[in-house]
Amino acid sequence: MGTFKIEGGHQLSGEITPQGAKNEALQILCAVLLTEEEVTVNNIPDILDVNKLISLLEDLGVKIRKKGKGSYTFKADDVNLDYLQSDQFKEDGRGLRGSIMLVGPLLARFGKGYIPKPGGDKIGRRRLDTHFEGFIKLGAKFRYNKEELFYGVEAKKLKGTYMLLDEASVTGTANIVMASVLAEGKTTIYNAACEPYLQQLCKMLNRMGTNISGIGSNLLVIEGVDALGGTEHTMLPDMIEIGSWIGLAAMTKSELTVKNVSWDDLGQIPTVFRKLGITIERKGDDIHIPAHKDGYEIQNFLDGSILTVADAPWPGLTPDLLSIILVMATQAKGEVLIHQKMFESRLFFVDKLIDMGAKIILCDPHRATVIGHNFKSNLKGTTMVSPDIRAGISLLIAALSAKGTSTIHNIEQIDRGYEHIDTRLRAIGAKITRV
Ligand SMILES: CC(=O)N[C@H]1[C@@H](OP(=O)(O)OP(=O)(O)OC[C@H]2O[C@@H](n3ccc(=O)[nH]c3=O)[C@H](O)[C@@H]2O)O[C@H](CO)[C@@H](O)[C@@H]1O
Ligand SMILES: C=C(OP(=O)(O)O)C(=O)O
Repeated sequence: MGTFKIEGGHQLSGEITPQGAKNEALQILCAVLLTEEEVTVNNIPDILDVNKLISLLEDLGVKIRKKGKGSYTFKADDVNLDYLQSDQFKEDGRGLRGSIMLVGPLLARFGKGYIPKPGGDKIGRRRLDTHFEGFIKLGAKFRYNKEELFYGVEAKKLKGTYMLLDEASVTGTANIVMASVLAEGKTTIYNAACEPYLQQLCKMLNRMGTNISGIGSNLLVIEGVDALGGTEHTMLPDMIEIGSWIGLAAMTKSELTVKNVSWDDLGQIPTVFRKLGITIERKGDDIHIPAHKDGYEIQNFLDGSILTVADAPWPGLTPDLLSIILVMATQAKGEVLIHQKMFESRLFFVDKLIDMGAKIILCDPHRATVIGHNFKSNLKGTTMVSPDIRAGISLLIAALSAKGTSTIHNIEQIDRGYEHIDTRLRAIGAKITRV
């Protein structure tokens, strides 16, 4: 179990270039299985989850060549399907959440897809019904081995159809889209998720030869084709990482510039931070956050009631930023209710923030009220364990702003989605070491 030691209370300054998007990368890398031709992918983040998926693809027989930093070619012209039944796959496949999206492309191209119950954050129930109900609608037979927690779908040929998803699942939609591109005829998916990750995936699939319309909406229409060709794809910057840098700048009263953020793909994110009182300046495609020397003040709703920040499927606010917004609110002037609607165990980390001196009431597993200190009282350094990726980065931000030294254990949770975070933080003046 890795550990960070952090000396808090230092102002940071400088420029940060965001990594490529983790959740997009997990979709795109699975999509390389849809063609026997070469696919080039750029701006791949060097993070644990993505590296695990690359190694799974390698074990599946995909030929992988590194071209440069974050740039790889993939050629899935000789896929080893026997690997899917191996004990090694049952072990490695559960190592990350994104591996679930291997199933759709494998089912579409080879008529069978298997996966052990995937890992990812322990942030509440993470059901897979949407994925498998979609595959079944396309004509696949489903089986589940309860002892081994091993899922399987098989079909000679998938057939396009209409489906109304039970929820707008991000990885579920990606999986079903990837299955339907090689299905016979037209597939219509209503209540589809439409995060930029999915928009990017659909654009890539169109470049590979399919015809998907409705990209960016919750109604996707996919015209299946017999075979897909190669392409080149470049990942968007990671919007969750961008939000994390904004939170860090505010909490440490630092002036930071986040480079090349792809503003038009950030949706509500800048608006929500502004409601929390953060000054966010657009400079070309960069975000500039000035040092908040006099703090930041949370706005109320128009009728004077307390602001609520809640997650929702895109174009609502992504749930992955709520922990970061929550930690930032602990030093704001004013109050906010954080409502994490999607996951039921993602707010328990507030106990640690309360230990550090933050004023938070955990109302129930989904809601926490934060009463900001307005920098009149510092958080105090402590020892903590990172429970999940976003709680981990939030505790790290708290530690960097706190008085004294903090220790964070289980930092693999942070490394899962943040590229060389300690090195990049040191480059802007943070006192952090990996021990
Ligand atoms: C690898 C990856 O891409 N992971 C992301 C993906 O996970 P993932 O695709 O696993 O998450 P889903 O979109 O399937 O669902 C997330 C949770 O929200 C609930 N739900 C979902 C849709 C809905 O309309 N109502 C609802 O309540 C689900 O029951 C589930 O508990 O999307 C999540 C939701 O943005 C993000 O937190 C994860 O970072
Ligand atoms: C929950 C997350 O990731 P995963 O779905 O991979 O667990 C996240 O990125 O915040």
